[in-house]
Amino acid sequence: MDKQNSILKAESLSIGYHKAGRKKVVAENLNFHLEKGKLTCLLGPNGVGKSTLIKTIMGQIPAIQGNITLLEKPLREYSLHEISKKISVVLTEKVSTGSLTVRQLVELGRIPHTGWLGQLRQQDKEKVEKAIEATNIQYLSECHLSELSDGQLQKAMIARALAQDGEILILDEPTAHLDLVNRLEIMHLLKKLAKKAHKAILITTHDLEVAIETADVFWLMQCGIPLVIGIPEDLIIRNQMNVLLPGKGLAFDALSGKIIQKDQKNSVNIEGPQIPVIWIKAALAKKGFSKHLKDLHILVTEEPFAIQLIGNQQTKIFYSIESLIDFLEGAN
Ligand SMILES: Nc1ncnc2c1ncn2[C@@H]1O[C@H](COP(=O)(O)OP(=O)(O)OP(=O)(O)O)[C@@H](O)[C@H]1O
Repeated sequence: MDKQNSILKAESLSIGYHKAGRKKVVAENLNFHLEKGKLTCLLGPNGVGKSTLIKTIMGQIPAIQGNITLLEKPLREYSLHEISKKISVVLTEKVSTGSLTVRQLVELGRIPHTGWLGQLRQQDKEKVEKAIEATNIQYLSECHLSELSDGQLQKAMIARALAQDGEILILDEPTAHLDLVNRLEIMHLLKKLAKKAHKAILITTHDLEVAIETADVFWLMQCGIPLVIGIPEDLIIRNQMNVLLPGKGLAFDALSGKIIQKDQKNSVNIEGPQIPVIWIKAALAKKGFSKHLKDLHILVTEEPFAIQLIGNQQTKIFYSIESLIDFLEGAN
């Protein structure tokens, strides 16, 4: 942790709701720092409390216990208006103002600085232009929001948050509803903004694979345990990604970076070049063969590509994974 870049800090934080005079604690004893220049991904199962944590950081709901400090000052001493100058937020709800142009949406980001009826000053206009530029949506600036694809709209929402010019950007599931290319593009954009604009960016996501590829820091949230915090690669080699998957018959496979069924952990003996070995294992696991092939040995060669299935009595050769699978299905 780089203390110089730490902008928001929580100690022994309990979060939750007050209802009819009673406390509902969603998560407790949370300790974390949010750092400028880094893309931090908060991951955890549905209902574990990610949105509740975000609402608490935004000052929308009070902490049940413990402290949050923003720029060394307790969060509770800030007004919501002051917080909105420091923390910009993009939530998952779709904007209902489809008649606005992209530029008008981005200009709304300046409201904490100008007020609802406030005229944009030159410096506000410059921030709006910079935000549009940083998100590469100049070509969309005069389009109406109703004309945008989900990926373009998400970029416009990020531009609005950037124009708000807070030091912290929080996005709730920014890649939900997007295809793989757009998910990667949005995450790489956020990573670039964290670094170039020196923002502390915190996102919630269920998109583990894309998050592994792009995040600087993971916060893994699971019921009843402290937040697990670290760079994704450290958490993977320490086997800590599995805190996301307790007792569901699922496990994180460090070799492929994917979640697999525990009983599909490959015991099949496959030798050969790394890439075909990984994908033959994946195909066998998907078909549920892994357990039944303990007595077999598979040897893979390249150029020409061939899979040799070496049994006790005989060896068979296949020239595609599909033909190997077809044979095994027929033999079962
Ligand atoms: N306004 C509220 N009042 C009382 N309880 C709430 C309120 N909002 C959410 N909860 C409860 O708090 C718990 C955590 O919900 P939260 O929405 O923070 O989870 P989450 O991790 O964001 O889930 P998801 O991944 O599905 O978005 C849940 O049990 C939920 O029912």
